[in-house]
Amino acid sequence: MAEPPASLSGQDVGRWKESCGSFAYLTIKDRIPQILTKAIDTLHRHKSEFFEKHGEKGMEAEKKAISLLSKLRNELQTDKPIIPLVEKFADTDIWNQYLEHQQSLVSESDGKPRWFYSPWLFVECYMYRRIHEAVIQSPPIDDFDVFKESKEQNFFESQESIIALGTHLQELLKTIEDLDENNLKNEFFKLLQISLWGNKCDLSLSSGNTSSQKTNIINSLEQFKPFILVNDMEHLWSLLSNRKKTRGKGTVSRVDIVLDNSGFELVTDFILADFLLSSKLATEVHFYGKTIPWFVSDTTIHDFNWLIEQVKHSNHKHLSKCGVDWENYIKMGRWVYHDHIFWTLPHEFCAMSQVAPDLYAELQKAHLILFKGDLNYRKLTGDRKWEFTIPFRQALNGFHPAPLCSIRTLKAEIQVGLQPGQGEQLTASDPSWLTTGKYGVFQFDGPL
Ligand SMILES: O=P(O)(O)OC[C@H]1O[C@](O)(CO)[C@@H](O)[C@@H]1O
Ligand SMILES: [Mn+2]
Repeated sequence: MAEPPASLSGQDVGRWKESCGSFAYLTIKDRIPQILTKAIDTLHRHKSEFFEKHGEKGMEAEKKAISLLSKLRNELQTDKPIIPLVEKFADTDIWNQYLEHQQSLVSESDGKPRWFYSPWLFVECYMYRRIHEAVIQSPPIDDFDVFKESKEQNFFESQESIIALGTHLQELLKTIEDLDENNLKNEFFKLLQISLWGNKCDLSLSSGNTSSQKTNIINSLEQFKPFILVNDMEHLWSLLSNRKKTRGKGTVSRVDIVLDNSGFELVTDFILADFLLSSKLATEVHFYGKTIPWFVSDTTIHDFNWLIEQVKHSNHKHLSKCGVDWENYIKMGRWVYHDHIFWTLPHEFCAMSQVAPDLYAELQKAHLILFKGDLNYRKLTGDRKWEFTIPFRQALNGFHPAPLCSIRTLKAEIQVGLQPGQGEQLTASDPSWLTTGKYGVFQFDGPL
């Protein structure tokens, strides 16, 4: 097979306007420094809390973390070489090996890997890993999540929509046993679309500023339909409904969800996961989250548990019923949470079978894997400059643990599997279609 194309990078010019910097460039130049500044500010604001908890040591730790983050911001803004990680952690060696690999790709005259010249996926992941390094180097505040507040705020600000979703689910569950095939399929499609548009609410695109869901999303689904550029929902239905019909008693149907953002998006994923069990389209759902705070709003085990607790203690009866059910699913092992350091490494997913064979083997147990969000799409496709019409399977570059589907709103200058001319038409009618989160895809890759 021909070599895959080059990686997106901060040195690229815009895909649609050659005089402009690419989205990758603008992210490194503007968005990432803003996220760092916000993280510094958050540490500042928690100063007295650190003091109350840890006394003088807490104050010193806050100063240390802030100085490490300021140094990081300076390295980035002056395009300094990317330096190895120093603090020993579970993934430090793999990171440093990856860095050496990047170094080997840089030609002699260019010197070392640098922020604006190396692959965007690598430097952006590296930035979040360095934020984590700054925090773990600063005990006793080494378990502080600088993004926790924003994630919680997103949840609280989306309350009305969350209540609407909880109510919708509970009403649906009352009659779910009596629904005919067609109605069940319609409901499945609705909840898939809710989970898709839930992905608009990430906090990395908005530089850590609030990005919540204020309106009832269920009423907007028809209006959003034209913005689904690749719609493979039928494939998901066929796969799961055929399996439901043909599987024997006591046989498992397992759907794995590689999670993205906490807050509103996570609620939409839970609603979908609940429906999968209640409709018997699946018998188990496995979730994958991040081991460290990541791309501002990504879900950690703490966020996962926190959100279920919040929902359970809601004053709204339908919502609290959701929380009780979700906790029970976990207790019964029908919902299973996994984490793995691979998800917070910079590698594209086609490297998973080599870098994390245990994770690859785990995913192979699924009958369907749903990959939520934009960053997962970038890693599925290697964050490379593919032509818009290249088949999704080709861009996956051999990654195929099980049938899979990307559920993603577009927030990076990469999209594959379009019809001839579709990308060009979009560029003409809506030049920023690739990066605003207004468009979405359900992109499926079936059995080999
Ligand atoms: O939460 P998501 O959907 O993965 O989106 C995170 C996105 O943030 C950005 O990095 C912008 O910083 C996107 O390009 C990126 O993929
Ligand atoms: Mn995210």
